[in-house]
Amino acid sequence: MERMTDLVVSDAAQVATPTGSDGDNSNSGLEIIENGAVAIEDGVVVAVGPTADVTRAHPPENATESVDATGQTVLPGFVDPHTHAVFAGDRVDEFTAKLAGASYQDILAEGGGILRTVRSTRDASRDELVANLLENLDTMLAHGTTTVEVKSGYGLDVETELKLLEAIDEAADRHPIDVVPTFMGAHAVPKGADTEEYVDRVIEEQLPAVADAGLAEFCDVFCEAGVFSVPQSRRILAAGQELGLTPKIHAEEFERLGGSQLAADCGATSADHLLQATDEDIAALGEAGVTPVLLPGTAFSLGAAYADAAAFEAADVPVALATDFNPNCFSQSMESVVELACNGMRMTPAAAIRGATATAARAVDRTDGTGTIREGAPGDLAIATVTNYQHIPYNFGVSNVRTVIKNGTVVHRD
Ligand SMILES: N=CN[C@@H](CCC(=O)O)C(=O)O
Ligand SMILES: [Zn+2]
Repeated sequence: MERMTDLVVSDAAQVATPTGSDGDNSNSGLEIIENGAVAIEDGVVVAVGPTADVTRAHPPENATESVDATGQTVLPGFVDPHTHAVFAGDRVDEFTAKLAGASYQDILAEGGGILRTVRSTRDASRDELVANLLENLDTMLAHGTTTVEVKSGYGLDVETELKLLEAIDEAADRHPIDVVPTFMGAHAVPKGADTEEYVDRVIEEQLPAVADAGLAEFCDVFCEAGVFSVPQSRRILAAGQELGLTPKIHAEEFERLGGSQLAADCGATSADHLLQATDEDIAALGEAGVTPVLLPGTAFSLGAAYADAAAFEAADVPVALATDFNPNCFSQSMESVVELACNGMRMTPAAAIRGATATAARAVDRTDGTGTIREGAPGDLAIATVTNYQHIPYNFGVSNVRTVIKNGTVVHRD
């Protein structure tokens, strides 16, 4: 019997979706359906397959809305599992200084970098932060992102960390993108503070206030030489866990400190950056089921060597990809990340798209099919004006996504 469908996308040159079931950690690629279609009801995918089959059960003319995707490729909406997208101020001059030879750590040690964004963020009103974040979410959506993780961490005191998490909460309510909130009071040591004393403040003041407000799902730490040591990071993540916040960690970015092993020990959902990760680190993450998140935009912006994606592939540990959008890595686009993953880290287009969708969903504990197009998954789609998914990284530097669907509703159209 014909049913009334909310949305039918039909006649796509390709529907490309990661294979595998919930929790599947396999390194397999994408399933490609030529001349494909997707039907969505009540926000959820109810059919995916060849257009002839899907439209027989779900005729587009009977649907509330239909999208003719002739000549286009349908992907799951991108999942961006690592951003610092809520802040105030501008650091474009640091971009130019870095091109002239200044290092990220030198700028931070002189009170710039994160600490400079902390000053402007403390001065900003909550409304200003909400407006900034909504603008960034709009740009992400236009490039196909339908789920994003956003960290606090430019407050470094109770009042401002709560202001940031409230801003994330309000922006999430007002925007179609699903926003996953992370508390990151341990993003830097405030100027003039003693690190151990600051760790105590994160644990005794910030974490209880954040948990009380119920505004964060994850707790993240910048485990790095000159920032938070492994024992300090361990204390913070354990305290967060006690309060119901799941650990994430910035690990092995500039120096190999042991953040990967810590992530494995504490059952973190993800370990991110990993530019200096060794085979031992990769094995520890794989064995513990921690999802590695690679951030090629950060290496690109820093002029640093990329993470060794081939070593993760060789160890059969699938990687997620993220923008790391922040004032030091200023791109909101997961399309760009897929391009950099291929052209910079030499990942295949299939592995990069899987990393930006299904594996990225694992990096934020989304196990409801987010990042895939299959029956029962959220109806989140990014439709690109290319006839083959491989054209997305091949045709780098341009935006290929034209239509974005969130929970079965068209929320962006170019
Ligand atoms: N490394 C720490 N945090 C960010 C940078 C934040 C900033 O520079 O403002 C990152 O993940 O790259
Ligand atoms: Zn980060």
